[in-house]
Amino acid sequence: MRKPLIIALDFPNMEKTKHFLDLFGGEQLVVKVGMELYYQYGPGIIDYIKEQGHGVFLDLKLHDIPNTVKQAMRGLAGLNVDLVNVHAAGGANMMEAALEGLVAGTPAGQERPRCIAVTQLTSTTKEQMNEEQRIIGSIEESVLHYARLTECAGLDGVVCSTHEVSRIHERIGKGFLTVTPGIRMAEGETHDQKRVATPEQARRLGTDAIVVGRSITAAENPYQSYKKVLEAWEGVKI
Ligand SMILES: O=C(O)c1cc(=O)[nH]c(=O)n1[C@@H]1O[C@H](COP(=O)(O)O)[C@@H](O)[C@H]1O
Repeated sequence: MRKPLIIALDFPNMEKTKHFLDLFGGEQLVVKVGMELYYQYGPGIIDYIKEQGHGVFLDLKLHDIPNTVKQAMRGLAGLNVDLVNVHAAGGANMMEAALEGLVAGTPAGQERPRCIAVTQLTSTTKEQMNEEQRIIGSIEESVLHYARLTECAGLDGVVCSTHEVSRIHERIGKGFLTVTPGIRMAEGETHDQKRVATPEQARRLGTDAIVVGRSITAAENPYQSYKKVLEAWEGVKI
């Protein structure tokens, strides 16, 4: 089975989103809808994308008390998305509640959306984590700790950087999903991302899915850039 390349649709409005998706003709994609679009357009944006046959990762990074997250997930489960997420820092009880909400809200006959937890954002450095969050140790230790907590809570995997993937697979197992943003081409600008990797590195290190935004969406020719990233990710000429 092909490992997904998830395109982050971080656009300011519907018009720009539609224009971008039109560049791909009938090609089936997996896309990520985040706060920027969802907070403006709500479930309508999901319906629009699903109608075109694309897979959807709804990235709202829930982080609240368990009951609130449970009820929110109950609602999101009815949107027919493939993947949702929470912040692992919300704790094991919150993550268990997220899963309960998803199970309760998934319509009969439909598959429950997968649920993953954000560990340490790929924009975070060790210094920030140590000084601002007051978490001691290395980023890898913190990510691994959150990954174990996530697995114990019964979730399907984590969001982390490519550099933490092999330790997670080694300690928790290959069936536990690792989804990695912070993907850049070797010559690409890193913007606000700190723990970056190329698609080739992600492939070699065994990442299950990569999330790519600006390397594709902000490119002069997004379709061409998509193909370039896809070739590097899959390791084959397309
Ligand atoms: O949960 C995420 O998707 C996420 C987690 C994380 O640690 N880092 C991260 O960059 N993301 C998302 O992945 C996307 C990365 O976008 P680019 O940096 O433009 O490739 C953005 O939509 C972020 O919101």
